[in-house]
Amino acid sequence: MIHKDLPLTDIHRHLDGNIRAQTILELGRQHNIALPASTLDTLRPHVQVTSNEPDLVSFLSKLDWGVKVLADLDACRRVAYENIEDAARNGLHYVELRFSPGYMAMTHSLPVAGVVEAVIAGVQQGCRDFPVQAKLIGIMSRTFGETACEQELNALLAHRDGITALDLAGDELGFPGSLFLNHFNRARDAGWHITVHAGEAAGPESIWQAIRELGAERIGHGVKAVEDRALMDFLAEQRIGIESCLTSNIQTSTVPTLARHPLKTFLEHGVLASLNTDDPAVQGIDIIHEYQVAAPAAGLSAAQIRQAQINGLEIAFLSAQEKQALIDAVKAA
Ligand SMILES: O=c1[nH]cnc2c1ncn2[C@@H]1O[C@H](CO)[C@@H](O)[C@H]1O
Ligand SMILES: [Zn+2]
Repeated sequence: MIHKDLPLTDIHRHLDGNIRAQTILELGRQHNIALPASTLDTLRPHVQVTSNEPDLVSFLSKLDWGVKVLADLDACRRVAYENIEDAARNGLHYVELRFSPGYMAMTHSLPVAGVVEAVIAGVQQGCRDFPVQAKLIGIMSRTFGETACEQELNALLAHRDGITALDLAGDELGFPGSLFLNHFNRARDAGWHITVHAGEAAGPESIWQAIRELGAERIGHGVKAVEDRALMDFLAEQRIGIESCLTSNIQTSTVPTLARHPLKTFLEHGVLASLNTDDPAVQGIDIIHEYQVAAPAAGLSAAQIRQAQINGLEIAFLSAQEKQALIDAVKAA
């Protein structure tokens, strides 16, 4: 259940993994892009997970049609705007949207910095039109290698004031964090926060690496931390946040069943773990489902779900004043 007296946040949500199937259809028509199907029902299996995928990389291919229809910067602005509309419709008070500008730019060779600018503009317009606050996290898609990530980073840095944090996502096994030391040094020099997808496909050493070498203050997924007692202690003591995405971890076969998901163990251990979606349109879920269906199925008690909701705001990339303002606004509503 969602506690209505507390702000509801989603701090791990890929904007480019959350493009409406209807929008894919419309953009495909508008730009004469041949899609694998021409109706919403027949398109759905191509753009949405219908049964669990064997591994992370197979899951990630489900995001591809969403970015293939981004034929111009206006399309990028549109999907960013719709993400804010959807977040508000889901009752979120605050959302951190992350996106990979190089991945969005790739199919139609869009200018990468132009994509960053368009996404910022779409989100800003959305926040004027709908009652939700948002911040943006730039992603480097590790799947395309160090040089492509450097170009993504350059494009993000060209609009550094519109970006709050840097993340690394994609194929964790094929492209370990050790390839990206320079990238993260530059991000920290820019004054950005750091969060890294780690311990999803790879083991606990990937989480240690993200914290010690990349400067991660939060970890995306971090599922494999549960295998390393010293790491669990370290996460709790250092207040390093975990962005859990329950359904995503089942669909990527990272965890076999919700009942065996480590989120409950994280919370019992005092780790600041939170509930989030990941790629809601691709997964066919929303934040309400994660609180009302997935979290109880993962064995969380009502008190633990409440704690996860509190943690989401606690570890958000917001100042103490901004967090308090959100708490006050929810209380006053
Ligand atoms: O669950 C995930 N784990 C790792 N990478 C992901 C996940 N979901 C999406 N992306 C990656 O994020 C970028 C788009 O924002 C793409 O690189 C996509 O593959
Ligand atoms: Zn993710």
